[in-house]
Amino acid sequence: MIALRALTKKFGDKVAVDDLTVDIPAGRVTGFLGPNGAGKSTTLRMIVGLDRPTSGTAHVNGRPYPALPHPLREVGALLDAKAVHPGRTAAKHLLAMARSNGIPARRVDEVLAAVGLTDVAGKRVGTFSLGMAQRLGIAGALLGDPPVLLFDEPVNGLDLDGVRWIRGLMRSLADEGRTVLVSSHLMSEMQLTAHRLVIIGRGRLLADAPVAEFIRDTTGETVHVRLPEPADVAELAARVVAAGGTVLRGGHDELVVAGIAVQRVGDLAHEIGARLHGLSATSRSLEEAYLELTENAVEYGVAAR
Ligand SMILES: Nc1ncnc2c1ncn2[C@@H]1O[C@H](COP(=O)(O)OP(=O)(O)OP(=O)(O)O)[C@@H](O)[C@H]1O
Repeated sequence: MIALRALTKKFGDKVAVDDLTVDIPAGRVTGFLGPNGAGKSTTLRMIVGLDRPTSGTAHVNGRPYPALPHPLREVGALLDAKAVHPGRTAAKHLLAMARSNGIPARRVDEVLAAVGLTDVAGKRVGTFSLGMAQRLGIAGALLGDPPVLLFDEPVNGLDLDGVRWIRGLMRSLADEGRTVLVSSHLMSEMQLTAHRLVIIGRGRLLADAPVAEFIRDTTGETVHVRLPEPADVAELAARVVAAGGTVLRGGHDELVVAGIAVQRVGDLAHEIGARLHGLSATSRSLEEAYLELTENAVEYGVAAR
């Protein structure tokens, strides 16, 4: 399990991670989502001791990373797949990692097989495609058989087979009871891979929920009603709430509601004798809900118009 408490990282005036408090549980794949520049990589780097928090703590199994006696046996991480000596072979690279952490050499062959790189074990890493480098990075993360695994954008550069393989691997690692934290900026990918979502924007926590709960609470049909009489807007809003719906937005001459069918809203309007100038239903996809949640937090987003 990973525990972040008021975790904060500043680079000069720039607040990259802002007072982040969240628990990443064992036995689950947690999708760590956020737009570019949200602070995902910085958070992962603090968890594995590559960046020092400005304040707050990041604990792995109850201890900060620098206090772990055999770090690779406790946390495996794929952070930057290309951060490998290009002149070394895949096997030599893993062997060096194993030696420095007291891990038996036979683990090298095991993890190479697990990621499908046995045939290229003797090839120089500099000749690897991005997809092969990702697999090698994953082999490195698995080397110490750790209970906690971090993956920063692991599907980068992988073809569809590779992406499917990653999804299966993440799930099976979590099924074995491990803590699996996977970062991505794609909701569509996390919807397929993760059990839980932690969403950040501009370094701040925006959502922390099981995927199914997030979908239930943020997607579905919304009903837009236009009424010329403000008194009718208020009356209809009260009727909608009484009927179990939720008022998302109320204005002078419009109402946006959720959790209630469009036909029912029409009937309620009829019951109070309201004149309608418009009644329509739209459904919001998970991707739209995610974009809406993070739109105010996009750092390099293109301004609309
Ligand atoms: N070493 C650094 N020095 C200065 N600013 C940094 C440094 N590392 C990250 N930042 C800034 O901190 C913010 C968060 O960056 P980070 O890489 O953690 O975001 P991210 O969510 O991983 O984004 P991406 O999806 O683009 O990788 C960004 O504004 C980035 O420019």
